[in-house]
Amino acid sequence: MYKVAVIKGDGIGPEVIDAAIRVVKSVTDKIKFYEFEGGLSVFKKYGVPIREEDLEEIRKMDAILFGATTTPFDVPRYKSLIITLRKELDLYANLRIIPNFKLRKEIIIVRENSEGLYSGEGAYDSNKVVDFRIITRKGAERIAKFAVKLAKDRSTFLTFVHKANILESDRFFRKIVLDIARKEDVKVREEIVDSFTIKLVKDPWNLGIILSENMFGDILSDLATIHAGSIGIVPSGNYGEDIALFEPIHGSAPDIAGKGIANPIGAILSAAMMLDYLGLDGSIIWKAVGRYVRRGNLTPDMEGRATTLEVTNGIISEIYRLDEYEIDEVWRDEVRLGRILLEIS
Ligand SMILES: O=C(O)CC[C@H](C(=O)O)[C@@H](O)C(=O)O
Ligand SMILES: [Mn+2]
Repeated sequence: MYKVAVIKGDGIGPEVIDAAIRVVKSVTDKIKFYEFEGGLSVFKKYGVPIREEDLEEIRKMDAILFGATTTPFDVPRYKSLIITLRKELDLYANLRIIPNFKLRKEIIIVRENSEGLYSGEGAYDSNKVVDFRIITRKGAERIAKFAVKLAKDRSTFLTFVHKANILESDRFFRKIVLDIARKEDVKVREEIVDSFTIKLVKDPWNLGIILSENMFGDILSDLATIHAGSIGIVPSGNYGEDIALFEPIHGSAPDIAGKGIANPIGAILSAAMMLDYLGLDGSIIWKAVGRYVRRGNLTPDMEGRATTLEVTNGIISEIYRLDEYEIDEVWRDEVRLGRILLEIS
């Protein structure tokens, strides 16, 4: 039995995680879920986004399923819950898969998840505030190895996106990435981040594995979602040495919370990535989602009129119908990616 910590969060987080858990339970009974509270409501009670005793319990779990939490700009000392979890659990690799189920293609972004401009270190006085953009040798080496392994397993290349023409930290990062890729005989295409945004918009389907620093990866992964039909269907895995956290890359969307129209697919596919990580088979869910997206009624963010419940039920029906399909109808990358993510874990 696998133990999975569930942090639903706020906004649409609880709605999409409930949907994801229903889908997981339709494909396996090998997971037991343990719910934990986190975010602003916990901060208001205890002065921290998540209690230390809960973090201790979470560290003993096999994986984490995370919904979404709202991070206000103006609450003194409040720190984002997801950033806190990434730091506390050292989840250094953020793998984001931007799928287009109609084209049967995907954009894969590896975002360094522990440092860069998200280092949280800096300096300030009443007239000047500095956020340090930190690249360490350890941080650069481990994310480069993660991305190079993914590229090698998929027989593809790396697109390393940086600003080394200006930033010393990216000059340092670049040398380490090129060195590790060379040792593994993986080709690297270099892109400077500003001009790369044009290519990501205009010609996104032959970019191999995209690797970038934390902040650049955050921005590029949202930009890439224009090719998925909605940010609402994009999953992610935050991998550390000891545990991994799976979450949709969308936010808490307070404007639609409680209306029953949130897109559950990002959370459902994040749960599929979690199954692969645990050594179960997430590809069943990828296949069912692909079939549903190609023919089903979708939520308003994808120009449909369906509710969260209708999309979830539709995907579960596709899962139960799956034995009608041969494996060769499956979008090849879905299956291989499932196995590869398994190897990463
Ligand atoms: O608002 C937050 O609490 C975190 C946002 C978070 C980020 O990495 O900046 C989100 O945008 C993401 O891409 O995971
Ligand atoms: Mn983001």
